Formats: sequence, C-alpha cells, structure tokens
Amino acid sequence: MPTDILPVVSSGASPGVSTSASPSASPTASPTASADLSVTHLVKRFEKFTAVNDVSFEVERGKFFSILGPSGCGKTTLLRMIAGFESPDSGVIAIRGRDMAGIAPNRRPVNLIFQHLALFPMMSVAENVAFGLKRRGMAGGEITRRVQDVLERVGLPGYGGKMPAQLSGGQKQRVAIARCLVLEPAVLLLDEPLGALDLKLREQMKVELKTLQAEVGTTFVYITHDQSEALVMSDHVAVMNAGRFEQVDTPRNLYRRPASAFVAGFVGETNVWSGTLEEATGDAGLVRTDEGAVFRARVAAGLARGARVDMFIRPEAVLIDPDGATCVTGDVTGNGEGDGDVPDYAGDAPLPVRGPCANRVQVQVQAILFDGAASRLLTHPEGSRREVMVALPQNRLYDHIKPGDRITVGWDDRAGICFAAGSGK
Ligand SMILES: Nc1ncnc2c1ncn2[C@@H]1O[C@H](COP(=O)(O)OP(=O)(O)OP(=O)(O)O)[C@@H](O)[C@H]1O
Repeated sequence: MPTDILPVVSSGASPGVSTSASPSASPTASPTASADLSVTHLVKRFEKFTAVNDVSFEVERGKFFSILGPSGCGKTTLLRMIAGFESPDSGVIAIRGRDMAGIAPNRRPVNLIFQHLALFPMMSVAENVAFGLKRRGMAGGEITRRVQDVLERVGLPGYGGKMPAQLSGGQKQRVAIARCLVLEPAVLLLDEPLGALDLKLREQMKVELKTLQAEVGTTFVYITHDQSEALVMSDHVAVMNAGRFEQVDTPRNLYRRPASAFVAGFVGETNVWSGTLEEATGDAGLVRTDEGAVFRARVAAGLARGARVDMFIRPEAVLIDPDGATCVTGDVTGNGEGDGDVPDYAGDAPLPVRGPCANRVQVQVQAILFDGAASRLLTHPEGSRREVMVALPQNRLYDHIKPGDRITVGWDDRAGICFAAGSGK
C-alpha cells in the first residue's frame, strides 16, 4: 500500500473499483501527517447533477499527482474546490492538515495555473514574477532576491529583463510556474497547462515539468484528459469517471493492473472481446468469445462461471508468430524502481517464466498501420469481422508481413483481463 497517496474509494465507488480503503477514508480520521492535501468524501452538485461524487484521496508532500479523465468527468470542478473557487456540498478539503472550509481562495496556500497562462504582456519576466509578492507588500530588496532565486530554480537565470513576447512557449510556461512558486504554495494546481501547446512542445514540456517538479519539490496536482501526460509525469494518477475516482495508483499499476473496465479501456490502447466465462478459479478464467474462440485470462473479483464478460488485451501483449516467440507468464506488478509500494511480483506468485503462449489465434492482416515505434497490424480473426490490433515491432523480423497474409498471434494467460460486460461505459 502506498503511504503517500491513499487509494481511498469510499462507499459510492463504482463496481469493480479498488476498495483498498485506508483508515483515513473516515471523515473523522485525521489526515496522514505528511499529506499536503487531503480530500475526504467530497461532493459537488449543480442542481440535480452530481459533478463530483464522494471523492477521497491524499497527496503526500513533494509528489506529482494527476487526475486523469474524459471531458466532463468533474476534474476542473474538483480542482476549483481545492482552490476555493467552488464550495463543496459536503466533504472536507485539508491542506497541510488545515481544514479549508470558509477560507477564501487568496488565503489558501495553493496556486492555480491554467491552460492560458495569462502573463502580463507589458511587464518584464521579473515584474510578472514579482507581482504577487508586491501585492503582499514585501520589501523591494527581498522581492529582487526571491525573483532571482526562483528564476534560477526554473532554469531561467538572467531572463528577468525579457518581455513575455521574447520567450518561447516552454519558457512562458516556466515563467508562469515561477510566478506561482515564488509565493511558496503548499500545493500547485495545474489545469491542463500544456493543452494550448503544439504537439512537439507538449512532448518536451512533459519531461521538463516532471524534472522541474522533482527539483523544486513542491506538491503538484495536475489535471488532464491526456493519458500520456499523466503517465509520464506522475508519481500517482487518479482515473476519474462520471464524478468518481475509479482507481488511484502508480502509472505502471494502472496500466498493468486496471481495477475496472473503464480504467482498462481508458488507459493505454486495448482490444476488447465479448464472451462468456466458462471457468473461473480464483482470478484465473477461461473465456469463450462470441465467435467461439477459447482464451485463458485473468478475471476481476466477483465474476462467476456463466457471466457475460469483456476481455481486454493490449496490442503489445499480442505476439506475432508465437511458436517462434515466448510469453512471459506470471504477474508483474512493478519493478521496484521508485514504485516503492509493490513488490516486484504479486504476493507469493512465482517469478514470471518464459513459456509457450497459452492463447493463440489465426488472424488475417487487413492493414499495416505504420507509426514508427507505435506501428500496428489491423487484423481480423479467421471467420470474424472483429478488429484485433497487434503491435508490430520495428525490429525487421516482421518486414515480410503484408495485407491479406494469414498469421498466428498469441498471448500469455495473464495478459488479458475480464470485467463484467458493459461495465466500462
Ligand atoms: N457551474 C456549473 N453549473 C452547472 N454545471 C456545471 C458547472 N460547472 C461544471 N458543470 C458540469 O459538471 C460536469 C463536470 O464539469 P468539469 O468542468 O468539472 O469537467 P472536466 O472533467 O474538467 O471537463 P473538461 O476536461 O472538458 O474541462 C460537466 O457536466 C459540466 O457541464
């Protein structure tokens, strides 16, 4: 169990959601001492519509925490409540242990960065950064010292005299962050700050923001609908759907061990097969797809023989020519490099071993979707119109494959995971 972010999903949780509630899930429990932000049973309604529905979580000091979810799921409403721009209908928001109820936005130890950075165009970089300190009535000498210091921390030493128009998009982003950091907030809230940047700059800024956060050590709470941003930058990610948190976990665990069909479908690319569970023993099952193929897969808790299921399998787990390849079997939950919270392999499960793929199927190649390292084969299983995406490694081994070819693909019995049919919608 992570100590820095508690995957608290309370009574209102969706079916299939991780329910590893921590003691601090109780509204009366005090937040973890090292938590910069603690949110407990937060609810926000707009008339009859519930935008944020019983959300609880904690973020430990110095962590990068993201809230990932589709448009309209309630991310901005949640962030605005933390910043103090919206009042919750119920629930508690505490920052560094202090209840924020009734505290005005400008008195909260948080700062909010929007997609549109709103730097003052007629002010220099230094004047922009100094703005908040001046309003606080700080002495000029101290302001100059702090502005210089923060510009160094964000990698812009000597930029104080420049005007915003003279800066690149990435540099403007860093000035916006410096303008907040100079006020020494406990928590920096970021509302899709990379959304307005072009793709290349966004890719670059993902890495920069992660590095910057690690250097300055301020707690970041970042909202986005872009899974790549959330996965690349965050220590922990909450996946939000229709006002609720479906899962709070490390990026690796979200990807490898989704707790719900929604998470399995929303995080990463995936193939979905509909079928019926023919056997279920513990978390291992046998699925008969609607086309009549039989596959071994992991099974979410609570599913019994005869249940209608959706089986999720990632394109990169599907191997071309499984006779020439081998599958890794066993449950890999983390590699111990910074996850810190999970052992390398789940519980007492044996170490993963290489062996023949348990599942295999003949497919016909419909198209080659070339996209460099993300290249895919679009295939149909024999006798079926179902689309199955298969990763196409660019290692020259598969250069001979062309549309119309019939090939065998296969995957490990633990690579697919089944949830109740339709539960991801
Ligand atoms: N002031 C308001 N009055 C009524 N409904 C609102 C209000 N603010 C938000 N909503 C509704 O609450 C839901 C959640 O909105 P919110 O902006 O929090 O979503 P979001 O996840 O941030 O979406 P996006 O990524 O598109 O910004 C939406 O259905 C929205 O229409």
